[in-house]
Amino acid sequence: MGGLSMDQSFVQAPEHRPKPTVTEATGIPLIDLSPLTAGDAAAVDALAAEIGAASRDWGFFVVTGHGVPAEAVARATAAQRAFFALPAERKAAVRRSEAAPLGYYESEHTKNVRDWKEVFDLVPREPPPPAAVADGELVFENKWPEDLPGFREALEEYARAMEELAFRILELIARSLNLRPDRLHGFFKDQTTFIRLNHYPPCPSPDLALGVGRHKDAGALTILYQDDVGGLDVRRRSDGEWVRVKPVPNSFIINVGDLIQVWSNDRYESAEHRVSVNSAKERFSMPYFFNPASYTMVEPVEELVSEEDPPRYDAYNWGDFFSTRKNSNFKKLSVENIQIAHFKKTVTA
Ligand SMILES: O=C(O)CCC(=O)C(=O)O
Ligand SMILES: [Fe+2]
Repeated sequence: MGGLSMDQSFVQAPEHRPKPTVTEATGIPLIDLSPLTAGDAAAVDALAAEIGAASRDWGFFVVTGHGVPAEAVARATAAQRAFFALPAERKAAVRRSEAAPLGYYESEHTKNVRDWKEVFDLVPREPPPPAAVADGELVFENKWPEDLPGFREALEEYARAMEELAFRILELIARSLNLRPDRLHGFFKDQTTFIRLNHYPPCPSPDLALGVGRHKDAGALTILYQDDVGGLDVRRRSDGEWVRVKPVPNSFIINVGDLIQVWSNDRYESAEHRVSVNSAKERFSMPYFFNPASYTMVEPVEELVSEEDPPRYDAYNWGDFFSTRKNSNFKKLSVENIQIAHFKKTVTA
């Protein structure tokens, strides 16, 4: 199934293997966004406060009443299933390469261990192609599979719905930090957002492998669709325990990424998460990674720093960070991959 066969490259170190039973998370905030449509100012303030608390305490929350049409989600997930059901050679025809990193891939590594999954990456907005490709320059052109009717249209429709939702959540996050509602919008003018289709085939050794190894999402926000199988685990901040995020119909999981952690000067924290697999059922998920322009210099926003609360990070370039991280996902390297902790200022007492 899915063409993966279990070997040593998938085996997690003993301390990172999932326990046979993972506790189902209770207390992950479930937030109804429908007050946004009604537009009542007090209700929107209350919503922002709720999102602020969730971003601070969990870095993860689930939204309902989000306004994304159920038909758009249904068309996108049907397209996803149709793609992964294609024969291996048709998927290989749109395989990603080091220079052209979009499309199909079945050998991603997280922290140097291979993930039990296959993926398809696409960008909602293709940057203009470079006039001449310099050595080492990446080409972000979508690779659409041939003869898969409706695939491209379904994903383009889904991408538009996700962008609308992403800006709404970004605005609520800005409000929750007492910033101007559109304070963070400018970073997304030439965004590097991408959508990933994930397929986790049944795994013969779910006790040894993971669908995605433990990690934090590097971008601003992740909006994740998951099917009803379950497998996403979050490390609970209160006690460090891994807990399973229960699938909720017609919802999306919102994941605060590293960029919001830095912009907020650690008021909010991106949560560590991973994907467990199982031997009986395949699982599908679809994250939308909302990422800023590659030229963005990432640092705590000036309204959130002061003499008493100085910036906790040195500025870093998003494009450089992201391509370094991507490179480490592409193959097994012998070094630790790049993390925002590397830009954390050392506090001198
Ligand atoms: O499949 C999932 O539920 C989450 C996947 C994920 O964390 C990722 O692709 O970054
Ligand atoms: Fe993730």
